[in-house]
Amino acid sequence: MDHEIQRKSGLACKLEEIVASPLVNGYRNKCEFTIGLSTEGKPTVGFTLGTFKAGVTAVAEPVDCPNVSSIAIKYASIFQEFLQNSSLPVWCRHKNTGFWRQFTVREGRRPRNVTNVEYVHPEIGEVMLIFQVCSLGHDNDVISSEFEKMAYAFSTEAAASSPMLPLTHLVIQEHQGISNVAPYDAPLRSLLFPKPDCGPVTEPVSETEEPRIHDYINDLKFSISPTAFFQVNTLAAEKLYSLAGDWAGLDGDTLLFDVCCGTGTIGLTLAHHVGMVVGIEVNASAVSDAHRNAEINGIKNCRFVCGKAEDVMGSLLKEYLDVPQKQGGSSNAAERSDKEIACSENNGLEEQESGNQENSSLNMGVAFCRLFKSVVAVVDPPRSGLHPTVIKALRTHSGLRKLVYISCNPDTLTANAIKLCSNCPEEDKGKKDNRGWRNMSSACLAHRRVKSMPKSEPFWPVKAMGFDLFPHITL
Ligand SMILES: C[S@@+](CC[C@H](N)C(=O)[O-])C[C@H]1O[C@@H](n2cnc3c(N)ncnc32)[C@H](O)[C@@H]1O
Repeated sequence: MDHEIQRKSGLACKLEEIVASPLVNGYRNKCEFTIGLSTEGKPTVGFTLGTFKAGVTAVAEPVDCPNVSSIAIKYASIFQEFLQNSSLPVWCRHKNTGFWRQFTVREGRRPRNVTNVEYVHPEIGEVMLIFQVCSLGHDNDVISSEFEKMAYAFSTEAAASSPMLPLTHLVIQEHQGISNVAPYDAPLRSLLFPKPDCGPVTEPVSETEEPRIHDYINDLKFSISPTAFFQVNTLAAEKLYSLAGDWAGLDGDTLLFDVCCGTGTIGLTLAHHVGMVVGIEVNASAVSDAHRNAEINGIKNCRFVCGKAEDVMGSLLKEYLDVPQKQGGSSNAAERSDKEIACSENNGLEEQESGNQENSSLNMGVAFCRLFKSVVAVVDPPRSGLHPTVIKALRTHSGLRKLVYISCNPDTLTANAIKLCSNCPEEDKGKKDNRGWRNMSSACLAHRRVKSMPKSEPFWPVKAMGFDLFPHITL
């Protein structure tokens, strides 16, 4: 009944107030700058002035970008000055040639209440600079000499800046593809550089030291490797994760699936509220960060699986939920109330464990199924949304009663929510005309595709909320 009323008012569920970002300016802990030529043909580090599709490749400096941190702006400017005298060319998107492609600044905060006033932003303790380059066709000796000069330039400029700029790692990412989006496993290597805060420039950072920075969420320490995803607005993310936990209705009898878990942030911040967390993530570096993060925070009830959610979700649900039934036991979860979906808008099985551990975690699956009275999934997919196979697995497994969907893309959220919540197979009967699908919105397509969903109880949308994780940005 309520559902009908909500439909008539145009909303599928209650829409709660938008949560503001604690920081509105300079909140980004990660900025990816494009490297290219300005409209005057000058090597520039900044943002493209339009889309490549529209034929625009000119890059402008990050002026009047209130979301970008002042540390990132300073480093972009240091790098731009270096590039203007570099003997290696900047990347040309028309010809797909050049050397310097992209520049990423990642910042990590100090623990709460620990600041160092000598630094430009006392709360920022670590900075990693990542240089995406394409070395194809360039002389190795020239490259080595440029890297050496560049490391020296960054180190001296960081030390000379007043107050000083933190500098923790310089990382080179080799990428030869056409777009600047490099695969997760694109080769990385650290550059030696003299540490700016060690006085005279003599002490290089060790080449064997793994490049990673650290940040804090709810007083947990997170170790982040160069390509791992970490929410760019740390303070807003902290609020988001707490809310996700509240909405998920967790307790010690809950088994929590953290789908698309990145470095384990959501599962680890909620681990003390649940019996066990199972995180799933495709980026192997992020999964090893998640293991490390569990360890450094002394959290023992988490398992992280490296794989595409579409490849592993179904088998993990079976592993944890089906075993007792096969053995004649009954799942309390199946006797629970209607399935629920709560939406927050923000914007083969490979286990990274030894064989023995894998066996023991399989056994744990058996043991835990009997203990867990509820099974909840928090999904936080990339902009493309959840793969249809994941939706099918979530929807068709009757043991999973509650879902919290965190999305950074309203279009794919809508399409996924339709598939998760719709009773469409009957409604769509008789509509055989598939012409014009190219012009359909993702929501219309989702309506059509629900037809292919095996018969299953749909989720029920309960409430939604907007989170301002990206102030100053319009979609
Ligand atoms: C929006 S991020 C969320 C990460 C994490 N929940 C957080 O808040 O830090 C999406 C994550 O999904 C991962 N991912 C992308 N495609 C995936 C897939 N097919 N299966 C599993 N993880 C995937 C990405 O590597 C990224 O870490």
